[in-house]
Amino acid sequence: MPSIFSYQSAEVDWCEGNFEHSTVIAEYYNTEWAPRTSQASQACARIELCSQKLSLLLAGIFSTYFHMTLSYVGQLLDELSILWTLAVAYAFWYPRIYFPKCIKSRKHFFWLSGVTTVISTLMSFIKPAFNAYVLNCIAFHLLYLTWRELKKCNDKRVHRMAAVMVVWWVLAISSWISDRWLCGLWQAINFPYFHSFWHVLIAMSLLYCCPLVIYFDVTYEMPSFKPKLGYWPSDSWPVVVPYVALEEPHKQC
Ligand SMILES: CCCCCCCC/C=C\CCCCCCCC(=O)N[C@@H](CO)[C@H](O)/C=C/CCCCCCCCCCCCC
Ligand SMILES: [Ca+2]
Ligand SMILES: [Zn+2]
Repeated sequence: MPSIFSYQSAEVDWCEGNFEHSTVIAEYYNTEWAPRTSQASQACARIELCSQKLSLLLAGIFSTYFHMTLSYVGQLLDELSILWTLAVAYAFWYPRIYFPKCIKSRKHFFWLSGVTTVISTLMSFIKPAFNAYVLNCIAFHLLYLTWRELKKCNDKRVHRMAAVMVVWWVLAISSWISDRWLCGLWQAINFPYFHSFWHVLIAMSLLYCCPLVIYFDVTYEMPSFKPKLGYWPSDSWPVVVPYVALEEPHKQC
């Protein structure tokens, strides 16, 4: 019986051919691009930002290990690190106004997120190949929340950043699905690399998602600050890094 650590013991195998470019790396291009996800993270100035940065870093490392080995353990680590990254984001930044009625404080919501994530972690061993679909569905909830927030917001910069985030995400999820479902077609034309595109495109989407999450959080939790979305080095450059800046309104006296 093969060990859960052995090469190709995972339940899924992505479209890219295995061991075509190296004898130790199963999927060369997917392994190459997997760590890019971690680069979407932000400055580590507060405990919540540090934990998010750490969990994204782990997601990048485990994803690299998964594509390198295609092992069962690699697959589970990859999926569980995404689950816990999402859990950290929800626990810290889920707006209070959307809390279920029975939850009275952020501390209670923390517990709810923790218990739900522990149960989901245990359930994820049942059918690991199914987990990735469930994780992708969480993005639909993030889209719904974004839409609810945009309805209340008149700032054109926020609408623009959300639109760009959604475009990157649509491209990302299309690449992920086409690698999963249309592999025969991509192999026939000798271009089985759509999963590696997913890694880059989801990182781009997260790059726009992070400032937006902080923007909405500051609006709710630090009302004395006025958050402003911007692009480095300048709005008009073709290649930019989105950011959020906090301005404290001048006190009257
Ligand atoms: C201030 C910062 C707030 C940030 C909040 C964002 C929280 C992001 C949480 C997790 C993102 C991790 C996604 C990285 C995935 C990398 C690993 C990977 O690609 N694994 C694949 C196999 O290699 C696996 O098949 C993928 C499974 C599905 C993952 C689904 C992730 C959903 C992430 C949602 C991103 C939101 C972007 C905006 C959507 C509107
Ligand atoms: Ca493969
Ligand atoms: Zn991957």
